[in-house]
Amino acid sequence: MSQTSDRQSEIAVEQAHVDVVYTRVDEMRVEAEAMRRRGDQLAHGARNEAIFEQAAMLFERDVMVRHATQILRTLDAEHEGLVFGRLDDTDGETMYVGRLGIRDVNFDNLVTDWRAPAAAAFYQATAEQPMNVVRRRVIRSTGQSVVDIDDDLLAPEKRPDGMAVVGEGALMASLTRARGDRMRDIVATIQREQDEAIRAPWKGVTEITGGPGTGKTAVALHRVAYLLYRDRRRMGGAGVLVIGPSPAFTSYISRVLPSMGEDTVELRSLGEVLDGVQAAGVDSADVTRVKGSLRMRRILKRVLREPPPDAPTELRITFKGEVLKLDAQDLAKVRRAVQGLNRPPNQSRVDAAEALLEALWRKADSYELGFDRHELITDLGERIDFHRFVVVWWPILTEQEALRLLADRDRLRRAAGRSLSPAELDALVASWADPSAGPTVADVALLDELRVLLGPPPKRHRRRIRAENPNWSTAPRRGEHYDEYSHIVVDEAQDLSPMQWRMIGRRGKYASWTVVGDPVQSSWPDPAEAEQARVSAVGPRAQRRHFQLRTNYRNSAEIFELAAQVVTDVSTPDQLPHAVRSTGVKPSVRVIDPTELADALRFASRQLLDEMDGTVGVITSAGRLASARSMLAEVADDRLSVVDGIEAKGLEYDAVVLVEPTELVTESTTGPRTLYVALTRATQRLTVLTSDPEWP
Ligand SMILES: Nc1ncnc2c1ncn2[C@@H]1O[C@H](COP(=O)(O)OP(=O)(O)OP(=O)(O)O)[C@@H](O)[C@H]1O
Repeated sequence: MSQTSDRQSEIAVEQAHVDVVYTRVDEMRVEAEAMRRRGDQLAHGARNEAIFEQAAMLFERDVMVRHATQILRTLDAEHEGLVFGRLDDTDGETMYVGRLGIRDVNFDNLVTDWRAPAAAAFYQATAEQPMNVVRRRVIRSTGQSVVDIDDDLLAPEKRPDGMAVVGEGALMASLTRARGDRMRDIVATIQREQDEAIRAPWKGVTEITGGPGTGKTAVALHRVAYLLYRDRRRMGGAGVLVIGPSPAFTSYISRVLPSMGEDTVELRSLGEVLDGVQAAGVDSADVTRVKGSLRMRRILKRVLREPPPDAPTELRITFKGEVLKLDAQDLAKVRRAVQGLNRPPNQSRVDAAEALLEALWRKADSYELGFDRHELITDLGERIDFHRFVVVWWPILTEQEALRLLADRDRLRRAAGRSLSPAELDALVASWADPSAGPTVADVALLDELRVLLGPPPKRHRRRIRAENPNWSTAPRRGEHYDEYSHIVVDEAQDLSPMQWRMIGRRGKYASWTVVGDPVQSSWPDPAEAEQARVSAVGPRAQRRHFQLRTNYRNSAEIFELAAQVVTDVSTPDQLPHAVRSTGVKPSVRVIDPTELADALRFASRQLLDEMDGTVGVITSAGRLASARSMLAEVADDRLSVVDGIEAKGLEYDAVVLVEPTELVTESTTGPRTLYVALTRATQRLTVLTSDPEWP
């Protein structure tokens, strides 16, 4: 038989099984809907009111409705391409693998969930270690229709007569397909080295490293789906948090987990980790570096020890016709004494009031006026003028208000001592000069540190805080339970500053971790300091396991060859992955006159949009981003995005236009690493526009 007719008849075989599965799914949907209706009737039927009083009944109703709703939701989410794999083993048995486990009415398996132990062979069997598998088949569908199949023959010597083997390889077919604006799941083509990381035990810290495009993000997300499936009670209870570098990144990966039926996982970018704050703006590399360093911890602590800017320097109050006075020195002494109690300032106002009253009593006593201590303290403590004084002298601060204190150069200099150079001081103050600008991503870790240093404000102050921060209620919220996630995934972990590790560490006191990154792509200049912060964030004694991914599935070999050249001095050979796919098209490096950049950029972008089906990314230095955007304003196309080298982290496009690559190196504090990130974003085509005739 020819390959084509083989393929058609094998597609027909698989379609027949897929039809049986969808018929069963329809039955399950009808059953689940009936179950939900029964549950609802239990809740609303007037006749059942009396029975319904019983707690057991209530419980049963809740379980019924929740269970039915969950089944329906999962069936809807997993509808497309539900069955994607088939294994034929040496005993002649067949197993179908899919997004869900489905059994027929006799409880026989129609499809095995990809996360079940039995399905592991689908990903782990190789020609060297076939694990009893003769043929592995990937089934590609659109809706409920099988459109293609791809086979791997793993044990040719065991192939029975008549077993067809068709296709050119599902992985290659998947890698060459045009990308959309969102990442897709890879359940059908997970590779063995990836599968090992996905199925690693949940405990402790699982570290996944690998070069660009090795599937680290994809693996981390599939690992979350796997852990939730295997141990939903442990993982789902307190929740799973996935942290990525930017909102563009979290939006890019946002469909992967829901497409696997998991819609309870929180995705947050680094600027959104703190409840009530949504920051996306970034500081210059120099400022980011200072704000992220551990020096800031001490500086923030010391800033809070100083009196607030408009704190009165004298307390004057009359008692029985006598004026009692605490001068600046007395007040400083009282402040130090309260701080000596080591309670967070927002929780110490009562201590401050008591210490002031005590100081006033001592003053009166030293004048030998013969007052009664109890009477003096009670009387003054109830006086409105005393309360007014306390409110301004010891204000309850939000973390935003506390951060604003740092914009005062003198205050910051006093708090910093010698830990900041004059240039660093100026740069920090300038970054906070515009109070309406809102926090940057690096500020969020400082705000979180301040939140902890300040302590929670007393309840009655929270209403004021909410009124003054309208975003408070719209941003994602987790309430008080910061430290209760069951599992935290940190993506692009190589870029986290020590202060960001502290912020995330607070949320994972009892969590297990998946930490994903590539040191060669790092934009953080002090890896040793960050490593130390990371170890204390995840717990120094946590069990650790490490997986290194070595195959680059994103870039064509031609593109990666160029990218690898720029990091030869800052990487070791084993840190650079192997790109498996060749397109035969080399990157196009065009030397241009700077005055012609706008035309060259429009031309290159239009050309790639015309020639490619998928997405086109234009990547520039941060300094050139705004001008590149305006140059491209007339090339309106949904498939085109313009980002800088840092924003490009973790993203991917079918084609990339890289503008003035040397600017990405000079702008970055980590030299060529940001350029390496930019050069490794394209799957198919790369055009570089440079005014440097020597580049690369
Ligand atoms: N087994 C696979 N099957 C199909 N596609 C895959 C596979 N592994 C990775 N990919 C694809 O390769 C691309 C790169 O994956 P991913 O973004 O997870 O890599 P990464 O290691 O996180 O890259 P970077 O470090 O550059 O951010 C994605 O489009 C992903 O879907």
